[in-house]
Amino acid sequence: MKVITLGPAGTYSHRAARAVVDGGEDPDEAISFTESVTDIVARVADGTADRGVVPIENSIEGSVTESLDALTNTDVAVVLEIVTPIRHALLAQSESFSRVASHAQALAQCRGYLEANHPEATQEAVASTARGVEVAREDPTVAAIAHPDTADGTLRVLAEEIQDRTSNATRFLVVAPAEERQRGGGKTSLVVYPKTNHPGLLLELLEPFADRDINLSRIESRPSGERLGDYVFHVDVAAGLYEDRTAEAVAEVEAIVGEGWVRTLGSYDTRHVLY
Ligand SMILES: O=C(O)C(=O)Cc1ccccc1
Repeated sequence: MKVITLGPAGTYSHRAARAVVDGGEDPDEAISFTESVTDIVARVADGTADRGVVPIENSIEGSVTESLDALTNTDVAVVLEIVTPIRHALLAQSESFSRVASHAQALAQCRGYLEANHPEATQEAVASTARGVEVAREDPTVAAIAHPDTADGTLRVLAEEIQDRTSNATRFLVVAPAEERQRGGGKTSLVVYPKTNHPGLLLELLEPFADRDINLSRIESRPSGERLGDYVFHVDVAAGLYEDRTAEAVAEVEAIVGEGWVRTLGSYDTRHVLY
């Protein structure tokens, strides 16, 4: 199984991706990297990889919007959700650094810590936490925020558990080719583009689920890119497509959107991974 995720090696996504590799396989052989989540989804869609692992949502910072948009624009399936706690460390060659480089989400998750402890340091968003580690390894004026295991002979852990809340969890989605879309699983994800707007539209789109006692676990709107105020909705429900009620609710939503579209990403289960 070829798995692609956010690199370079050592990212939180990489740690989540290890949970996807088959027991008999060497994770180092199976996992490859790219530095954009859009590219991860594209590589699964074009068959370069069998699975892609992308961060989708964090309990402190919210959505990884680039991942949501990639799922809107590319025809893939979601086959598993991985939920994992995130513990950030500050790593540098020494205490004397003037810049902190990390993934934008990691910088945001540690905003309070950085303001309180390193107010003079400038912040630089890079492609991933592990990219920040590579920058810090080359440049003594740079510190990185990343998993503490990315420390080595060059980089020291200066502080641990620096996220602003102790419960910092991230959801990752495992994407697969569209043909592998599943009906089994406890959750289902849809992307809905109504392409129209009138009073009560959102209510109408959600009623098919409420009417069947299906719990909505998440709704997120993203700009459609067509015009200001026009949205795509990412809807997650706590029910599988194998259940008649879910299939019926989705069919009803499809009928409501008329001119728009519904992308059914599929049903899947959740795996909690500690690392
Ligand atoms: O940059 C990484 O390590 C990622 O996998 C993205 C990310 C960043 C911060 C928290 C969770 C995931």
